[in-house]
Amino acid sequence: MTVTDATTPVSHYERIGGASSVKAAVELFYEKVLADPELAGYFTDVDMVGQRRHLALMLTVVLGGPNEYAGRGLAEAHKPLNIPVAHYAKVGAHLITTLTELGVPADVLAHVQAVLGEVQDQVVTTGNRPGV
Ligand code: HEM
Repeated sequence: MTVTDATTPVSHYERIGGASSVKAAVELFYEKVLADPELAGYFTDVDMVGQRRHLALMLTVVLGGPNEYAGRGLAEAHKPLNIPVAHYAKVGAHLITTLTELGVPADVLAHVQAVLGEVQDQVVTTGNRPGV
């Protein structure tokens, strides 16, 4: 044990098993999203290989892992899609279900849930659809 080991808190990213765990989570997450008839249509013309890579890198940052994300900002990527809050909630629920199924600890889940709340405004578009 070094001084660094003793004083540096272990990130959520390391605790859940690092890159391979994040990759597994992203695979399972998009399986759920693409199997959801309300959400699948958003991804019809999307390159899912690049999409999985981007989300994995972003989830890595959210979990306190190394920051290698070089994609677009959340608002830039999502505002043109006119995503209503109901669809945002469904995507968030698929992510939390995925992480729960993979055995991610409750405090990490709570952190991800909090981040989902914080970034909602960057992803969701309100006021431009009746009833949304
Ligand atoms: C906190 C929630 C979300 C996160 C962290 C997230 C993350 C990402 C990331 C990292 C990208 C790639 C950006 C790029 O290519 O530069 C992306 C693109 C995309 N996201 Fe999300 N996303 C979220 C919510 C949603 C929701 C709710 C939907 C749909 C209901 C959605 C649909 C899409 C689609 C269709 C693209 C591809 C856009 C394109 O290629 O033009 N995302 N998202």
